[in-house]
Amino acid sequence: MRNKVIAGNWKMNKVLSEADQFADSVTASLPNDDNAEAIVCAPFPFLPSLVEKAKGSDLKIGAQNMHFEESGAFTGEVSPVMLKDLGVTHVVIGHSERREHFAETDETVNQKVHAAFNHDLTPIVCVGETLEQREANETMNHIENQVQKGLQGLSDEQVSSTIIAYEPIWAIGTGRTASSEEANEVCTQIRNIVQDITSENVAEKVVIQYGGSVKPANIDELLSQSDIDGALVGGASLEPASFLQLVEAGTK
Ligand SMILES: O=C[C@H](O)COP(=O)(O)O
Repeated sequence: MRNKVIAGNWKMNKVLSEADQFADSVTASLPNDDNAEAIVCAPFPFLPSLVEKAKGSDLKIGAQNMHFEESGAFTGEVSPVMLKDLGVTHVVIGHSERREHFAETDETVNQKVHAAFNHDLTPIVCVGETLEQREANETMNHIENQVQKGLQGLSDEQVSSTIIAYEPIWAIGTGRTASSEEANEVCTQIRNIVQDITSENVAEKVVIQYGGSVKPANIDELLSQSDIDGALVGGASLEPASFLQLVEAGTK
């Protein structure tokens, strides 16, 4: 059975003192359950402090992006070497907001995924369709393209350790969640694509999250679906009580 993986994506929110308070509160109350994993993906300035505060607890700390090069003349960027050195374990790659506002492509996503594995970081690779694509019945083709290109050139072992987050863009921050059946249909398709490019064994292992207006009120139904193994959560991951309820749902 696959673990349930609940990852908070704080996006560009909080200041350091608020991040620290969150960590103090959450690390003290996380459910002690090996089947549910809790990750917080925070802005870069908070990472050293969060890693320190999470030590000795089950909370893992992730970044929301990184460059694919190890170092060099890339003003304003952060490298996988820097993240690994801090003790970060996960990194979100190819979030739709980065694809939209920062010109990320399937090619740069693929470079970043390789860089993550080269530095022993677990990538959370985001895929998802726009409303226009869904209405034009292009969802499955689009997702297939993103998954194939994003995972290109990885070994089977690397694919099985990748976390794939299906986030329909029209459901992000809108309060409009995909129905659990709609979400599961695409997650099943993602697992089938993984099977096509690797093997049934790898497809059975890969963790597929749903993201888009997930909250305590709807997570149980989403996690009860056959191919949804967790959630990538924005707004509802910002408050300790809400984040803890989401992680608790992963233990059921
Ligand atoms: O990465 C998280 C997603 O963009 C979902 O954000 P949201 O939960 O605020 O809709």
